[in-house]
Amino acid sequence: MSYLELDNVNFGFGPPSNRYEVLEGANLSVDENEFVAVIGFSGSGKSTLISLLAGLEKPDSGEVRIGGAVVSKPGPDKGIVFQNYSLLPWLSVVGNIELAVKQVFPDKSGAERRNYLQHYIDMVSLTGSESKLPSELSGGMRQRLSLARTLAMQPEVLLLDEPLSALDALTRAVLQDEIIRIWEEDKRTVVMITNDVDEAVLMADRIVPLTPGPSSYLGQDFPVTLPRPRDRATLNFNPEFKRLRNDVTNYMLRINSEAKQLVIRPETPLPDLEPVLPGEPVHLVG
Ligand SMILES: Nc1ncnc2c1ncn2[C@@H]1O[C@H](COP(=O)(O)OP(=O)(O)OP(=O)(O)O)[C@@H](O)[C@H]1O
Repeated sequence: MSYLELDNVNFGFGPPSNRYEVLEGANLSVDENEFVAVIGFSGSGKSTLISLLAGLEKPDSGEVRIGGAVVSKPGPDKGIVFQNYSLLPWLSVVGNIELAVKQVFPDKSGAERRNYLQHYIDMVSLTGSESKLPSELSGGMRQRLSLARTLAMQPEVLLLDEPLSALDALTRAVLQDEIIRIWEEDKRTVVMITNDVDEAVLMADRIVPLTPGPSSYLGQDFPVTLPRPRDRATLNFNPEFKRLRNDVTNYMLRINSEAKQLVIRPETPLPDLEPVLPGEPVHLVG
């Protein structure tokens, strides 16, 4: 049985008379310790999907389950890293992580907690910046802090909502490697939202596209069988990487153009015409 499941989930915003259906019949099964990348176009419902998995939103119908239990509310077993860091600006690096750790592990002694915090600060390479405020950090450092804070809560499931999309390409590459290293060291079930096919192929065990909205659902699966560790320098020349990237990109382009045709070209009923041949009388109707 899968560890994390989205079972025939429907979810929309707005009143019944003017409802915007974001997800319709969405199904997803993720195994324990699996790293799944969900890829989708802007507005297709990726953040909504993360909110449902985290228990921040409830499905209109269908179920979200983790370990067989229905997810009904957020909790420390489900760690989220958002694109916009969501750090407390008045707390230092260590203070931001400490606040979360105190909530989840209130029984840790002072010395034990300090060692524990340092472990996570070192893990994301923020050693030396412990007393800095978020405003004194670069975007990449803030994202690493956000990741450390979430990891320090030891969630069973890690939900990453486009955690790297606000970063420049180099910082993004460094953090991709860091997330993979941490995941390999300290296995977790991960669902990562991304809009970058290369990032998904580099990082995930499986890529699951979200179809364009409204009424999105999770489409065809693309297992990533490339062996780990994956070396980004040589990956570009790997035929399997190139095939997968092409397959996923072509699939996304196809479902996007199909969705556009559905919206832009509604079926127009044609009049029932009969050809009139030269010399035949013309009957005007109406
Ligand atoms: N609170 C809300 N009320 C009404 N509609 C909403 C609300 N939040 C999101 N939506 C709509 O639901 C759809 C899905 O939004 P969502 O943020 O999940 O998409 P997304 O794929 O994460 O987008 P992006 O990649 O641009 O962040 C969008 O059309 C959005 O306008």
